[in-house]
Amino acid sequence: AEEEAATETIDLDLGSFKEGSRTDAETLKREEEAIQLDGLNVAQLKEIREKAEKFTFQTEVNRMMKLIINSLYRNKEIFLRELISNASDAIDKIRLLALSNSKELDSNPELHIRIKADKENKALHIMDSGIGMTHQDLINNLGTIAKSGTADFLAKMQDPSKSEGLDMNDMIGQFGVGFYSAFLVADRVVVTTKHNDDKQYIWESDANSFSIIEDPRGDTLKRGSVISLYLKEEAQDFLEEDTVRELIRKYSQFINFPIRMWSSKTVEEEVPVEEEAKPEKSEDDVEDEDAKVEEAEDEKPKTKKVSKTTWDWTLINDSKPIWTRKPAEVNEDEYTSFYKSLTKDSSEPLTQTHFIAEGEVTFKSLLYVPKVQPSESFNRYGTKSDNIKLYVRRVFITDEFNDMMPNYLSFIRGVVDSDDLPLNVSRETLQQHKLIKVIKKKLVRKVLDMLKKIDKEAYEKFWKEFSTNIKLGVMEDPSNRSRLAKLLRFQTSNGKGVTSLAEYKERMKGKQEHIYYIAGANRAEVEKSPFVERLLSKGYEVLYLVEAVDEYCISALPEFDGKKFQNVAKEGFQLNESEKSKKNFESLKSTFEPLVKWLNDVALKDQISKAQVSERLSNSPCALVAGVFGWTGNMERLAMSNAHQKSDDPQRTYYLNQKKTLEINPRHPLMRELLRRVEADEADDTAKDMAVMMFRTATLRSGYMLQETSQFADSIEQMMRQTLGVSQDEQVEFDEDEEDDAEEAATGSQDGANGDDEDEEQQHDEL
Ligand SMILES: Nc1ncnc2c1ncn2[C@@H]1O[C@H](COP(=O)(O)OP(=O)(O)OP(=O)(O)O)[C@@H](O)[C@H]1O
Repeated sequence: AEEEAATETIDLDLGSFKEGSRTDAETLKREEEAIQLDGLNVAQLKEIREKAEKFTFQTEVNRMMKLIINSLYRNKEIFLRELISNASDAIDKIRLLALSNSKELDSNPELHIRIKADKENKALHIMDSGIGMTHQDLINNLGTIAKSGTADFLAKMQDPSKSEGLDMNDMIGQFGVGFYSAFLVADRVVVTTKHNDDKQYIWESDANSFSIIEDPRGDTLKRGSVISLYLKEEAQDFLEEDTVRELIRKYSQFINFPIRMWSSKTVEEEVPVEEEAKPEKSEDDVEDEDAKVEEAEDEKPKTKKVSKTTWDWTLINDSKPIWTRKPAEVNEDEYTSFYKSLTKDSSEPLTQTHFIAEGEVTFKSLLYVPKVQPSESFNRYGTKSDNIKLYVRRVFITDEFNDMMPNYLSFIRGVVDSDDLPLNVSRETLQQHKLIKVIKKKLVRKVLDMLKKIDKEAYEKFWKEFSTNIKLGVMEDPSNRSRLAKLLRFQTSNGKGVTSLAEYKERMKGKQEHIYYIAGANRAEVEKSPFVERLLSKGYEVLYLVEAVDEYCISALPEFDGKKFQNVAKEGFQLNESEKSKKNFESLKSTFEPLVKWLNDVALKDQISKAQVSERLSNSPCALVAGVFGWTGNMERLAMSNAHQKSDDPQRTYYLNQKKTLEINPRHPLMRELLRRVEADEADDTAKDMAVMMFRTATLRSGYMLQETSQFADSIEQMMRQTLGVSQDEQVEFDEDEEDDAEEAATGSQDGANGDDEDEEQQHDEL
């Protein structure tokens, strides 16, 4: 029965705003009266003002108004979009309330927005039959900014160093300038409003302070609000019918309620000749008439055409929601305009998908990919936690179900509308509804489908903006992992651009079993890495993972289209080579066994987990390789730069202290020489020193951090002395002066107060 009741309400409700439906004369008249605020004579107005409660704006409001006025003065016209959007929100709210209590609508069943320019008083009125505002609402909503992050946003916008390079309009537009944009065009704003739970009030402000008073005329609105803008001298253009009409068409054509404008129409009407009032005739008229009489001597017309000007509320927008139309009947321009009005984004979308999903649940949806990602820091601002608007049977329900899209697709904007969801349940219950889960799942599939279909050129742009989102998706959404994998692009040793995994796979060598990749800070680094040397020289392709998230992303991907991934900086690497080279390798392994053993047991016992002969090196003498589950140099670098990870985090300490495998290149002359020396004398000190040196250079070359930097520098210095023929014992010379200075400083610090301070400072540093 509940379901039925809800449907009934809705039918009634939708019926009331069918296109062309007319407002009954009485409602029109009532609202007409309400907007004649200037009908109050000067004395009355003065009295009202004197009696009214005075308020000051919250500091943020003042700053916000200043910011809006200073940065948007070239785009004044957006005020109308903002006020119409507020009006539409207010109607959405009352309609939502009416779902659980249809009586809420009784006070004023008509759901619409109306706009009237009053040239005489230089005022523009925007009226809605929405929820209205109570006395408390007026104070809270039009005196403060509740939006979280406002203070941060304002500070950022007012700090030139932080706002440099940002598009002010886009920033403010997306943050939402809202109601206060009224002051772009008006020096006085009056809000008359009636909420079902309170009396009718008048709110008035000159942008410096505001006042509120109960409307002495009583309840003339029944329900809703009128925003009256008393226009500034330079904004008088907004009194022109054509200007206003164009603005509504430009910014508000997709508002889902009828927007009507008080406009004049001149019509030609046939009136009986007899009834025509006879004005005094000029000579010309007399001549004209003579001519006509000659023309139609026989049939003298009984009626005559006169032009008559009539005033009426004309419908400006087509309030049929765009997503309910057939996709084939909506053109690109309409999709773009709808996107702009939905998002307040000034550029067009990258692409969109419009579909009707059928099956377990039927719903219509229109989803967009924006051209650019709002910058990370900016994402924190604004209250809109979700970019998907949910409608049930064309009634707006919410855009605050935080999870209509998974996190990684939070950039998707759009609407979803289903007839299968219940209307008369709380949002919390609805959010838990099983069909919502089905819808969410389908939405993700549709988005991934849409992304797959983007053409190559546009996809490059998409990838530039949203690559991190897709990579996070691979990590966070196992059920769509393989779909997401198809969207990945990476740099590659095969040419300058990026490649998809499918393209890589196509180019794989006959016997190649793995997709090879290496991760690092940038292309130049990975290209030169010891790990790719041999692969590249043998003509294998290697993916270059140079973004922070890449290595994590690929680690989350067990395989692509049957091919496993191989990190070439980790253990487990094998080249699938011919029998001959395999044999060759085996013989090298046994030749180098003494060296490997010596490295393991003597020279690098404390530094490495093990040494082994390498298959992957070509030009470098040796390299450090991470265990299958260990950290590569790249992972280590990322972990160190991750501010969230504490330096004493046990997991981090564990990974950082994990010893790695040292791979040696059996073809490298340095290694051959080392082998020769070790075979001759296991206790050779120079060989030991050189082994440590090689370990340290390998650490660096393999992208790891060196723990013992000063010892490393010392040993390099020793080698420099050797090369230049300077004795290891020769001491550094000091000037006599310097020696004196040093002595003075030493004595000074022993007894002076300064010395104590210095000590303390040093201690602080250590802490
Ligand atoms: N015509 C109206 N009817 C009822 N309430 C309104 C109306 N206009 C504004 N309000 C109330 O005033 C509040 C502040 O409006 P404002 O436009 O500044 O911000 P917003 O609409 O919440 O945010 P945004 O403009 O970013 O969407 C609204 O949230 C709403 O509660």
